[in-house]
Amino acid sequence: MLEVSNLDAYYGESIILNHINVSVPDGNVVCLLGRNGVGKTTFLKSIMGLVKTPAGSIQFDGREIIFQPTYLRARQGIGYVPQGRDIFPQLTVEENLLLGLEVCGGSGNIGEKVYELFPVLKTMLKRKGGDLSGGQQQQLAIARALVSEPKLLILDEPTEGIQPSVIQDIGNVIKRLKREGNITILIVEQYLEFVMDVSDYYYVMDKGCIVMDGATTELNQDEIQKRIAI
Ligand SMILES: Nc1ncnc2c1ncn2[C@@H]1O[C@H](COP(=O)(O)OP(=O)(O)OP(=O)(O)O)[C@@H](O)[C@H]1O
Repeated sequence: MLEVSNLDAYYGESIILNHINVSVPDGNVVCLLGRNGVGKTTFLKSIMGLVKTPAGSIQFDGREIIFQPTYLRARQGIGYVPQGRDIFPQLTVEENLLLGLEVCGGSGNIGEKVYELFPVLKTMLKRKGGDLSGGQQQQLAIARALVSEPKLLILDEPTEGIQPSVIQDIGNVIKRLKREGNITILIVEQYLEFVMDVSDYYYVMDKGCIVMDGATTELNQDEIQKRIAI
C-alpha cells in the first residue's frame, strides 16, 4: 500500500530525515515510535507533501507520489489526522465532518458508518468543535478523515493528552477498521501499550533514522522503552 524508500526530508537547509525506509502493507496497522523531536511528524508530513523531500521515493498503491501536490495525495486516498487535531473550533461538529468531503470535491454525504464508529459525535452534531473535550475532538478529527473513505489513514499521536477511556475507544475503532479490512493505517505514537494493542508492525525512529523495526508480537518492551524514554 505504502512503500517509502531512501527518503530524505529538509526544513530549509537542515536535514531532518535521512534515508528512511518504511513499508506499510495493505490492511495492516503500522506504528512509528520515537522520542520527541526525532522526526516522526516530519515523516508523516513528507508522505502528505508538506515538507521538502528532494531524495527518495514514496509509492502509494503502486504509484510514485513524491512529486504530487498534497491535495492529489489526499484525493488518491490518503487521510491525515495531524497532531493537535486541527478541528475548526467555531464550526459545529457536523460542519467539521462536512469539510471531510472537500477531499473529493465536496460531493457525497457523511456515511452512517462514521456515526457507528463514533456514536458520541451523533449526539453532538450542533455543538461547536471548540466546546468538545480533547478526546471528543480527536474522535471528530479521525471521523472527519474517514468521511472521504481513505485507503490509508495516517494518525499523528492520537492518544496525546487524552483520558484512558477515550484512548480505549480509539483503539477499539482502529481494531474494528482493521478487522473490517478496507483500510490500512499508519500511526505515530509514543504510548507503547497502545502500539502493542493495535499494531501489526512497528518502526522506531531516532535522529531522523529508522533504528529498529519488527512484528509487534515480537516486540521487546524494555528495549523499546529505552529507545523512546526521554
Ligand atoms: N517547521 C519547522 N521548521 C524547522 N524545523 C522544524 C520544523 N518543524 C520541526 N522542526 C524540527 O525538526 C525536527 C523533527 O521534528 P518533528 O516534529 O518531526 O519530530 P517528532 O519526532 O514528531 O517530535 P514530537 O513527538 O515532539 O512531535 C526537530 O528538531 C524540530 O525542531
